[in-house]
Amino acid sequence: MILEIFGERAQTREGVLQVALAHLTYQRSRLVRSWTHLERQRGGAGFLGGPGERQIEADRRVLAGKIDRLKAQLEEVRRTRTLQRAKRSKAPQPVVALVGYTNAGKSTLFNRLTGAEVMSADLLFATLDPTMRKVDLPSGTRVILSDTVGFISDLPTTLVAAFRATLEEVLEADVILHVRDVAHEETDAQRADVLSVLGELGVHDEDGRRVIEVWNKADLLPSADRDVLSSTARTRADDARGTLEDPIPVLASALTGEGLDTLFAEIERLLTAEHRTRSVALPPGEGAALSWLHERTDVVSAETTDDGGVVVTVRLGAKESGQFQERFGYAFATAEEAHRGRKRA
Ligand SMILES: Nc1nc2c(ncn2[C@@H]2O[C@H](COP(=O)(O)OP(=O)(O)OP(=O)(O)O)[C@@H](O)[C@H]2O)c(=O)[nH]1
Ligand SMILES: [Mg+2]
Repeated sequence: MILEIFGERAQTREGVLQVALAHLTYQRSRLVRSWTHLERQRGGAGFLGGPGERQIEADRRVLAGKIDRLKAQLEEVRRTRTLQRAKRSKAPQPVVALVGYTNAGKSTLFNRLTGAEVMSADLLFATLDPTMRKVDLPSGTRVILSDTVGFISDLPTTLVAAFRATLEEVLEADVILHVRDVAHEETDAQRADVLSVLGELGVHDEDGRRVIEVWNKADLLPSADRDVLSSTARTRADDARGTLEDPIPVLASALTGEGLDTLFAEIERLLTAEHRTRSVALPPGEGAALSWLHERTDVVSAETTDDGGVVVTVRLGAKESGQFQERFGYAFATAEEAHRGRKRA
């Protein structure tokens, strides 16, 4: 049933291929089961030769061939996408990714924040492929906002891989907006599911990404509940560390627009105040870039490389990182990547 929903709504080539692959893998698992069943009926006499078994064996080979071809196609699509992402990651803007349980209101919020018209509807998996747009925060900071596929509980194993592929954007986000339907009776269980899927995707707190929980659909809450949540959010926002486990809560409604000013302000605060340790490899003669870094960031180390360049490690916010990249054209990376880049250059 879930596969069928996916089949109907998949829009990109990758989405379509993934659905096809999941279907075939499922069929193959059923074949194996029916084969085992036949074996058992025949008292376990394991000789091949009955017409039924030969047929199953032939089916299995056809399926295996199809699966291999699909995998190769998927690999190709992914390679292209990785290339596209590599190009895009040169875009200097910080990335803000929306994640959350299916139907929580991610696309509605995305549309409201961007003025775009991504399909939002009261159905499961309205969104299947990530969508990205540039957005200027009221303060003028430009970010890239990414809408993503909704999570569900008990995701079939075959689909975990499909989800992972479509959610790779989340791994690169500077800020994650975890959108929750707080008017849903299972909102806490949904939150737990989302956190566990994020964990499976490799999104961990140590990476320095910052997390805001958007307590969405506030307009649906009875006013007493709403008052409680509103004051909880306000008190907690000041002390929250902004991690997955201890996110910054913002009570909002994507439908009425309530709370969105606060949301913008919190995003801005995280982008400016949160500092990550990043490195950049500069070739010889980039004195201006180097002094820019000294003036505006906290320089942790600067190591000269064999070719006379320098690998600078600094602590800085996503905003400064974007400004630097825009101005000088060099991208920040992990220290290891920066050193490797210098050697190859
Ligand atoms: N009352 C109310 N309804 C909302 C709010 N936000 C979203 N909705 C409704 O919730 C439904 C789901 O919204 P979507 O934005 O499609 O949800 P989504 O998280 O993108 O869902 P998937 O793409 O399936 O993961 C739609 O009917 C929206 O109109 C809100 O703040 N208040
Ligand atoms: Mg959506």
